[in-house]
Amino acid sequence: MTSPIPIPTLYRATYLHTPRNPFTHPDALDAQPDGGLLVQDGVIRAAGPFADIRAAHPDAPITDLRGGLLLPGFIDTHVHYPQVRVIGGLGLPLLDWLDQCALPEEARMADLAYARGVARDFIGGLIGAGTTTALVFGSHFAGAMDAFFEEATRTGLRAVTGLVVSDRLLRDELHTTPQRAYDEGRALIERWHGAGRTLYAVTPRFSLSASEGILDACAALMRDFPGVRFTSHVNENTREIQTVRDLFPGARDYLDTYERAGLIGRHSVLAHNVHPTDRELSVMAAHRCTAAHCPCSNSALGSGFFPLRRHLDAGVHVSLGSDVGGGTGFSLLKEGLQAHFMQNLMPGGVPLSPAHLLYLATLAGAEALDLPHTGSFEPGRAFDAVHLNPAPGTPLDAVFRHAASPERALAAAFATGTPADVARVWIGGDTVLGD
Ligand SMILES: O=c1[nH]c(=O)c2nc[nH]c2[nH]1
Ligand SMILES: [Zn+2]
Repeated sequence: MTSPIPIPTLYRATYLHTPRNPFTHPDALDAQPDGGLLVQDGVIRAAGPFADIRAAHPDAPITDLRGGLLLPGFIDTHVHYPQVRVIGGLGLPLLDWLDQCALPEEARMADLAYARGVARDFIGGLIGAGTTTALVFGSHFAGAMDAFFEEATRTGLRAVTGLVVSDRLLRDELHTTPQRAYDEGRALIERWHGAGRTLYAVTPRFSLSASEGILDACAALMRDFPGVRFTSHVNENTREIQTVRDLFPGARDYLDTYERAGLIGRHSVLAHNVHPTDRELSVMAAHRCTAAHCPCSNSALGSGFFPLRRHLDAGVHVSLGSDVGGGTGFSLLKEGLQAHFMQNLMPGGVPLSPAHLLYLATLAGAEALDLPHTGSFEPGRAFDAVHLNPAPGTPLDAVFRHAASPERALAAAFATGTPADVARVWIGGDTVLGD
């Protein structure tokens, strides 16, 4: 028996997306004031002016989303699952914040019932902010990772994540051994990598808390399971960098601690990179690895100004991360605004247009994670989308109703949009928030 052909839906909306990279293509933004997206079986089959799509598909049922803005779902490339309940520990630099805020909470993830509750809070926060794909920094506990993957599967989130491993300088409960890191990582990969919408990311916390032995165990997983992703932190805070230098006297720099282990490549995403050397930037570019820029976290922890210009000049790919809980919330609209502010304020900063912000929050993440079926509304991609539809009477609603162009409305969405404006979210055509 053949299965019935799914009925397509035609979404009518003001939509914007960046099918190209605006840092290299001046006309990267595609804005449709009255657009149509034909979606069948979770995949975009046609996109363009509503009248054209309607003429070609006169019988498709219409879902009318006019009045707000329809954007590709946001892609958060750095966000910590165990930290959702400690957002807001303001006023401390990185290493003190880890000691006093993050790590005590991360130790609680040993309790599976607690971890399940955190997984629900965390994924609810992501989807509520319009995020449809995330590279998630996991927990140090394998049971908590199973709980996360189960919740991601239940909700339909696209998640790339893995067990966080460390064997020094955190606290005893969070330490493991190279052999256990390998064995637990392998079991999780076999259960979850490529299962539904989940992929695995090998995740040493940072070189400060990782011996060469544990980095080698990570590299063994990468070798044994091609296609898994790699993520960690790099060059976030000057005290952290000095400590890494002391711990790895033979390494050329921070990046080299990962590079020597064979962990840097196309599928590597390194968070922060606020204080890189020129050598590190050129190695990152040569390997086509990504820097995940986390502007709210960099501001809250006082880590510094992200040298976007130097990354672009060196040819390093850059995406965006909320870095909850060092960051201040899940909204990539807020991260885009903070990136804009910081580039405005720093000498030699890059002026960021609404197109740049949208790209950083969407397609840049798809490129970082090598997920070419996500990140824009081009036909052939999954219908992962967020409908921003502010409540009547709010300032954003007023701007939307009077905006001179979709691009101006987009700028206002970054300037003042919050999760309260997220009316509906789809992943692979499935509604995961709203109705
Ligand atoms: O912003 C950060 N958050 C963390 O949890 C962390 N761990 C190591 N380095 C880190 N940086
Ligand atoms: Zn982080």
